[in-house]
Amino acid sequence: MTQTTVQSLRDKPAVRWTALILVALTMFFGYMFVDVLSPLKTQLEETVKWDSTIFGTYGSSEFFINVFCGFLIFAGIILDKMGVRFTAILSGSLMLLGAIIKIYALSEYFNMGGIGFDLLNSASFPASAKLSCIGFALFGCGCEMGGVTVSRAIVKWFQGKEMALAMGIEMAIARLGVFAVFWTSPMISKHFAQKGEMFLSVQAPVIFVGILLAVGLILYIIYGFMDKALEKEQGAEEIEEEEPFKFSDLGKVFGSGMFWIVALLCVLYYSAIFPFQKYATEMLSSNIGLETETAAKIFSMFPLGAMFITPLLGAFLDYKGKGATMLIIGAVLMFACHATFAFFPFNEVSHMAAVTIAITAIVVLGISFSLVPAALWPSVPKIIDNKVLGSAYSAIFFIQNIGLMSVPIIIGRILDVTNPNVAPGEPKNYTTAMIVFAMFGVAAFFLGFVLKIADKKKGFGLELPNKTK
Ligand SMILES: NCCCC[C@H](NC(=O)[C@@H](N)CCCCN)C(=O)O
Repeated sequence: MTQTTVQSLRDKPAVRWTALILVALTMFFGYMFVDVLSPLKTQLEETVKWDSTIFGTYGSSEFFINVFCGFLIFAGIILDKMGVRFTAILSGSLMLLGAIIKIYALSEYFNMGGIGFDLLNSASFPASAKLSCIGFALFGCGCEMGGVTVSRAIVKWFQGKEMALAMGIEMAIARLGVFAVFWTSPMISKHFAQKGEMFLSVQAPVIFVGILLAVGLILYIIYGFMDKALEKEQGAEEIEEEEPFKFSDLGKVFGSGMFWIVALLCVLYYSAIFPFQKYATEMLSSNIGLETETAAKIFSMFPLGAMFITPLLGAFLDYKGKGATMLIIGAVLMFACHATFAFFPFNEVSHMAAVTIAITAIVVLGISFSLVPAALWPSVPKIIDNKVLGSAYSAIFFIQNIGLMSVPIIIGRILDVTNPNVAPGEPKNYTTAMIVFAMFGVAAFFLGFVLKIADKKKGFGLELPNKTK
């Protein structure tokens, strides 16, 4: 008698990769939205009077609710209790709501005294910035919740298969979003600035990405149907979540020493990446004397490089391992890039040499930004029980968000203090700010070592391949 084995949806490559593409595209749009105003820092200074401190506060506001209200911890609990489907749609809706508020905050109507303007306006902090912060904070709840949910979804579809490759591709698609926005945002802005539409020059790029976020929500809803089908199948097979989530499970996450090492490494490393992204365009224009559009294009090589290399390193990790070593090398490269921008005398070499060195440093940062994320996120299921994985990812994001929230404010303040007499739109001295970013690399390097030693002692297999079949 012949026995037929029924293939699970997870076992069908076309199905699991389609699921990945659906969730990753929404993150692509999300990452575009995160940095939609980053290449426009100088225009914001001129149009809506946001100085560096205001811009820094705006950059931090993405994480306000996640940190101050502990939203990310709730996000993890919601994910573990309600499942991927519900949480994905909730996160997509929050991102869209936040985007709509930010679009309104930058509109000419609002800035000319529209509804809510008088309530929010003050001399030290313009209403446009306050309302943008509110919108960005709501968006940030959705985006971070989405990030955790997507990680959980990938584990659900890919554990024991090409998990690191899948996570690598998901992050690569997100990086493509950052690359895309560093090109499209200045282009759209310039189009309206040339027509003399000053408010639209900062609002139109946000409207464009806001529309993409609406498409992202639809993709999450479509993913929901696939998730339901998988769960129905798992109902019979009981592949995961044998017991329901309990609050006491959170203790397992926070009680793990390995969790703390990974979480601290994560906050240190990412604090020198995402906040830097917000200032990189202006730093490049200031250090090298470039126009905003050219500086943004040079910086776009950073996510582009990361986009190509992250999946390759993910695949390397699946088949060869060496996760902890990758984290250490990534921290060293990050330090090298930031130290170059802090100490290299760009004004003493030819323009060509300055541009070449800047591009090289940005490419090095791109390689670093491939090594660390490719190794970090797939390491989490190796050190944390599957049942509390949603909470573990959220807890790591929560700790990381504290850094992502504080660092842009600190950098903005440093820039205003170290550039007291610099007029809006004029080049700034970025030395101190870049030294701060470089120091995060040093600290991440040491933690990488601690992680490698701890793994060697306790045998979590961080240096081992992921692929089991
Ligand atoms: N499924 C994605 C794993 C995490 C990717 C990681 N993102 C983060 O760490 C976010 N918490 C921070 C994103 C900041 C912008 N909103 C990444 O490498 O992108």
